[in-house]
Amino acid sequence: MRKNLLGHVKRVVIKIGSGVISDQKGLEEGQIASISRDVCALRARGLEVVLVSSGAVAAGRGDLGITGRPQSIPLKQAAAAIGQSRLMRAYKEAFNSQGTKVAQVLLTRDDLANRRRYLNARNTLMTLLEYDIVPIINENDTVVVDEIRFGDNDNLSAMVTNLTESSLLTILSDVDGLYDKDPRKHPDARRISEVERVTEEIEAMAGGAGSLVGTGGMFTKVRAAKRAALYGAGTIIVNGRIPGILPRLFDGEELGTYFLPARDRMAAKKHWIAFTKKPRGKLFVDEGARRALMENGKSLLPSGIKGVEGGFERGDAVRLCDLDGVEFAKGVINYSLPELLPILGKKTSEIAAILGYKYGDEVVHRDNLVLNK
Ligand SMILES: Nc1ncnc2c1ncn2[C@@H]1O[C@H](COP(=O)(O)OP(=O)(O)O)[C@@H](O)[C@H]1O
Ligand SMILES: N[C@@H](CCC(=O)OP(=O)(O)O)C(=O)O
Repeated sequence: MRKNLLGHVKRVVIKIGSGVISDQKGLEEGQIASISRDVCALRARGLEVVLVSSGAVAAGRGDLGITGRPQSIPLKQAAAAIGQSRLMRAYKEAFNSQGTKVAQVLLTRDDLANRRRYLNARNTLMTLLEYDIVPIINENDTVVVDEIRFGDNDNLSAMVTNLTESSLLTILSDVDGLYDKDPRKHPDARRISEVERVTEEIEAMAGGAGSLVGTGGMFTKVRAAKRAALYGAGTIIVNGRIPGILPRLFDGEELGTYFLPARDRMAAKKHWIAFTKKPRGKLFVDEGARRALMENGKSLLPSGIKGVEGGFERGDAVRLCDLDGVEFAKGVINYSLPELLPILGKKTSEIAAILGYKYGDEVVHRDNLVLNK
């Protein structure tokens, strides 16, 4: 069954958790060497591999005299600044010794939230793959502030799966997959081999980080799997501390937890609107407009908009809410706030007369609209 599922995969994103390549003392270079051997074995079978690796903070914090989690953002950023080059050097040595070249790509959420920069990042990654180089991606921890953070690399890896149009996300962690409860706390916990759909019940099983080096725990992995599924990619969570696990996985062994792709896949652009682009404001629409969007597949016209909140430019993402403030969709807006205010509630035939121009009848076009389900 697994063999069939993985047989069609041409490009895979592999996310490596801090707990897989580091311990209390810092980076474990032996682990990095072992994973790079596995990755080279997959490449030798013709797979294209994109890596998302954590571990910068764990690799650098020792120099600051820290053994647990850094207690402030500046300390975490300083640890990442020290550790990122150490992390990359370890990967470079491990891959180069097997004749494979690597490249470092550091991203913030802002880099992907802007469509032009998103496409730039995509071009860079595609070029690296074309030249047979393994991209190694991490969040650019040293410059991020809260508004531009991915927050955790599980989330980042789901976005990279969409960005690189990969059909599989493989998350390497320090645990054998998703269990029905945290196996560190409950010795009787049972591994779940396959998840058809991430329901609330599945989300409730997943707890927080299990070690002092991990960040999001199982919860952020399950959420990443949910996002990847909507884009049409499957996700596998396996134990990256077991040498040789990746080739075994691709041989079809039923290891870890496999999350199936959703049947009604979202196009890459809609996925980007739903999960990567950050909304800048809200539109409050009447019941007729809400129904036209939700039930009849229509675009949003100015006549149904009753109120706005926040400041936004043309091309920003906004949340669409009903008159009770309940959000039901997200979309990319064609008019900036100053342009929208005078045409609120007006007919489309009046737009050009009021503004002196128009970008189109739609305030949010159907093609740039994602409904919450
Ligand atoms: N239901 C669960 N199944 C498996 N692991 C879980 C579960 N709930 C919480 N965890 C914890 O999640 C940890 C993995 O996440 P994390 O520590 O963030 O590692 P990583 O560095 O790989 O991202 C496991 O070590 C485990 O203790
Ligand atoms: N960017 C951070 C990793 C953040 C993170 O999500 O860590 P993890 O939960 O181990 O995947 C670092 O390199 O230390």
